Amino acid sequence: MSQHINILEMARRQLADAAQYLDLDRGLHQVLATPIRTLIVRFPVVMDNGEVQVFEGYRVQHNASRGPTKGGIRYHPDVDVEETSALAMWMTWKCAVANIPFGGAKGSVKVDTKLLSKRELEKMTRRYVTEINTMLGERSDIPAPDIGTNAQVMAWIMDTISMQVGHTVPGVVTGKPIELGGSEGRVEATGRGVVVTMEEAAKTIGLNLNGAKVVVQGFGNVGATAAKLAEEAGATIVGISDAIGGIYNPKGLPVHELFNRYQGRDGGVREYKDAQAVSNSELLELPCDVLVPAAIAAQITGDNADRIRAKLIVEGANGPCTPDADHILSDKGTLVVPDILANAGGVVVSYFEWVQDLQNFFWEENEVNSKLTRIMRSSYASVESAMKVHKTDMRTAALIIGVKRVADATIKRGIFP
Ligand SMILES: NC(=O)C1=CN([C@@H]2O[C@H](COP(=O)(O)OP(=O)(O)OC[C@H]3O[C@@H](n4cnc5c(N)ncnc54)[C@H](O)[C@@H]3O)[C@@H](O)[C@H]2O)C=CC1
Ligand SMILES: O=C(O)CCC(=O)C(=O)O
Repeated sequence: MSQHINILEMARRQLADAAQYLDLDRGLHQVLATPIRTLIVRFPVVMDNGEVQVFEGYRVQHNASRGPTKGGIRYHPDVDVEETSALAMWMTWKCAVANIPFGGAKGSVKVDTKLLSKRELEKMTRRYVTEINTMLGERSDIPAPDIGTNAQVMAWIMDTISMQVGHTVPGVVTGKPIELGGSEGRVEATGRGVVVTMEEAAKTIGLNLNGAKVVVQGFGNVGATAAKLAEEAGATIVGISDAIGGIYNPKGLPVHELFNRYQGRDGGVREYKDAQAVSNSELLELPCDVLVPAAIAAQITGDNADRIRAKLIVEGANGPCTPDADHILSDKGTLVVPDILANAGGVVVSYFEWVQDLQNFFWEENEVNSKLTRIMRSSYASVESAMKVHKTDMRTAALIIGVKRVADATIKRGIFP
């Protein structure tokens, strides 16, 4: 579905919606709609069979008015520079909504990691990072994991940059292994934040999460953690999917068993047989109370939004609902907790990791989780109250807060008169 939808156009439409409420100056709107730096790199890697393969990658810094730019690195065969620019723009608003002192960036490489050996993945990562290194730095631009990357990839990134600088620079990347200056709680942070906002949103719509039926699309870092923590919060997970397809059992799925036995296997969660097999599009339309899209963008569109049965959608993924879908969902009273709020837990704990690295002083997991929960709850409360003041949907309310903070910083710095 995402191939037919221009993700950057989607991000710009969202900005335009918020700009109307802020009465944003046209010139400033243009500044905020445009990335400050875009680098496209093409680089060779000698594969295990001796052949050379040329990869294409990107790093986009959208806005640095509020601090160093921050945002993940994605490895996915369908990424392009436009989607990476949209993801960078969403990072800017996300950091501003959570009120952490970062701007937004994103990086990506067009690659299907399933086709690479571990050695090829490491060589590709080190070469990509060397090519984009002019943009990176612990005070300038700090990557983190996203689709297709993980703590091991972050470790290679830190090592590559450290070798080039001549000493260890842990603060140049977050989501690292704990042994290398990673933070307790970062692996689970995005999914944990998704569930904290799910709990808050359940209160908003008067839904008892205890016994509520939840469907999760995507069973990677974000989706699997969200499913496990939602189950711990009392919900029943009735549907789960990954890139291969989904499974459904109205009586509930054994999330921990699926995670321990089927996550990352060639056949994915479909290998679990005590459930009905469903496609990813059927999964979105299953009967449930809460839907957590936690995979890729543009999954809920003008074509299927009217068939979504959940009362509450909590966006673990970036950009899973298109603007057309937003209008349909809002009209039928479905509450959508937007990505720039719902999945901000990852970058919030990345901020904690960066602070710990700069101080060389590390916190216990309880401290990380309680600070994360506090920020997620207060961000949710601010967005909910903006929603009431401006009489908008929750995405526009979150954007009003995020865009205003970035616009104010841009004006105060004198970047824009
Ligand atoms: N990792 C993080 O800290 C953060 C991630 N996100 C967003 O969350 C989403 C998921 O990211 P991660 O869990 O980190 O990635 P991941 O690579 O760990 O997992 C992605 C999951 O989505 C599945 N998937 C891929 N294509 C799919 C498709 N077409 N249909 C259904 N499932 C599909 C994969 O099989 C896998 O289960 C992305 O949109 C990402 O940008 C947002 C904030 C932070
Ligand atoms: O943890 C981070 O710095 C960024 C995570 C990310 O890429 C995202 O929130 O989309």
